[in-house]
Amino acid sequence: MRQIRLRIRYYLIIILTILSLIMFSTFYTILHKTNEIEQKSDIFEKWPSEKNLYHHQNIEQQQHIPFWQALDAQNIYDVNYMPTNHRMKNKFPINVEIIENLFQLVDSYKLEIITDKQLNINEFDRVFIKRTTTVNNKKYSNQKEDKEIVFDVNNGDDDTNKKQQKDVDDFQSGEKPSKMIPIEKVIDENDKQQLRKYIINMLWKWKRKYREMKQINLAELLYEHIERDEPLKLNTTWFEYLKTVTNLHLYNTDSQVLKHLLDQLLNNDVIQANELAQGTQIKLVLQLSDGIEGLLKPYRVPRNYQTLPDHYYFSDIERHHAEIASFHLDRIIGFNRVPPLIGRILNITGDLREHATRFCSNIVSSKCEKIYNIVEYILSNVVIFEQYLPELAKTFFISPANNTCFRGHCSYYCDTAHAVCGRPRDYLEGSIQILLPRPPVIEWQKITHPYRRSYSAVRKAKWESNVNYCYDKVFTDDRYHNRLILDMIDLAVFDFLIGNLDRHHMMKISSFGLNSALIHLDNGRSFGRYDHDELTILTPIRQCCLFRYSTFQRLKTVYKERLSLLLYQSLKTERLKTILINEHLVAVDRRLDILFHVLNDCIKQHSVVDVLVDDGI
Ligand SMILES: Nc1ncnc2c1ncn2[C@@H]1O[C@H](COP(=O)(O)OP(=O)(O)OP(=O)(O)O)[C@@H](O)[C@H]1O
Ligand SMILES: [Mn+2]
Repeated sequence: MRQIRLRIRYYLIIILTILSLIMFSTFYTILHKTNEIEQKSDIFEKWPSEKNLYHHQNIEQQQHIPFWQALDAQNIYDVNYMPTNHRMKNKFPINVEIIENLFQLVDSYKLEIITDKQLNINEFDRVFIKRTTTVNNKKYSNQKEDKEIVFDVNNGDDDTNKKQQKDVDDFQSGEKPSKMIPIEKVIDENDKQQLRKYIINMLWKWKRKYREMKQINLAELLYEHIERDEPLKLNTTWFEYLKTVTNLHLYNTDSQVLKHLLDQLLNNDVIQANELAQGTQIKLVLQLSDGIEGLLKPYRVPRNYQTLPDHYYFSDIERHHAEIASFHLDRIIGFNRVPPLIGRILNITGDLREHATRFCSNIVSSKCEKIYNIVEYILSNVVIFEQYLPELAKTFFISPANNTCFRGHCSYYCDTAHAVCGRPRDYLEGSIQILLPRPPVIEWQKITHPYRRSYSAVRKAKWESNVNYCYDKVFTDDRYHNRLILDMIDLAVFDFLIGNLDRHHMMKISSFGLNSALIHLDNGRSFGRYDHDELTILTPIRQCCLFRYSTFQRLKTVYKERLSLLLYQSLKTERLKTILINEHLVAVDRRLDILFHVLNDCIKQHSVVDVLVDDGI
């Protein structure tokens, strides 16, 4: 008897310990998740010089609909009546003449003059090397300032040191490691000029090196792997598409291959629906027939929903229509760096619920379900198990309005109050993007964006207060002495046009080697405001004043043909209606004008040849 009592006590102690561990981890998780809710700061302060350019500060605030109300909107195109603010349209001192003069000025510089330009390499190297020295990790690992150097290399004034170190590793995974000693002396105008010439010179060298390089495509890289594991896939549209995914772009505009791929994303049956464990908001990986894998971002808010004034970019809800519009814009501009995607109407029950992943078999075993529930509860409360793949099937329910809903598992908006629901019943819109091959078969590189926002409501990022940030942190870092610097500028162009503040990382396929274009993944938080142009997105352009020549030419072409019109016509080919409301289309034109103004300022400050770089891309 005593022994039994002792045993009970023993078990009780074990159970209590487990319970307190669970409670502790739950508490820790809650704290961890809420630390972004901090006081508002002046993070969105404008540059003083822009005050004249922007008069819309005093424009009446639009009526903003809370997103939870937007989630409940029955009409998927309209939250409610949202007044169009006609007053702001003509408020911008955009000067068509300035833009036309800029075009003429650039035209007057014959491309031959630029390409024939010979820079005295030795002279720049000498000046440059005096100021900055490339050191290897080992040599400096024992020095006191080592920590600081790591900090500088990463450019991340954000997040924790641990995360920064991880990002440094991410960056270095595909390229040789390098570190720069921070410049101690205050940089003056002459230094800046030298540094600029040095960078331009490096980009010319880069061009010479890569001019003749043959493009590599994913089909080549994956052929052996697929032939060995899934030979049937070699005869699919998917494999044909992989032949067109090269180190330079993700698709060929107007090609039959792209058309077939988009058709398949639009029409193929769903075989399995799974949650993607990465990312902060709900997204599903759909296995479609013919071996296609697509990433589904579901409808969340109506087309005229605007990011709430009190919501930071990191709490903004992702929008499927923003993903769709971004792809079309990418195609029109000719970057071809957004993985192809379409908008599609799905049946929540038939396409998703019936194909959702289950841990326990369909012959419902109550024991299995019970064990699963306990395991799921424990895992979902332990932070280190972020990669744990949850069971989607269990999160479906029928709402009081009789619509089918699912909530999934993620850190933002994955609860019953913010569930994804049919509008009405089983009708669900979503964007489906081709899922590109991922590790371990294909290696990706995740680079912390040097102009990443602070992701805190109280802290500012370094680039916001340091006008020389580009010279200090980008120009002096040899990892940017190649196409990456101009790719980053291209990305700023793209993000400014779509209004995306959430570009925390830059992604590229490192299996392609160094001459690999950035891939513009994750545009769900763009097109959040049409009554506001976020000038800080242009900071890399304003501070670095470098611009890819071919991008300039492309933008000039779309400007002449009117970008909003091209976008409108392109979006009309989508199955879903009214992807962008007019206000967004107007905003895109306005932003292109502003971009040309900023470029004009750069060229005025430097010169055409010191700003526009023809790196052969
Ligand atoms: N089309 C794609 N092909 C391959 N991988 C993809 C694709 N789309 C997304 N991914 C992978 O999934 C991750 C998460 O996707 P995404 O960035 O769209 O989600 P998110 O919730 O916005 O993430 P975050 O909160 O980190 O911004 C990406 O970082 C990338 O690794
Ligand atoms: Mn994101």
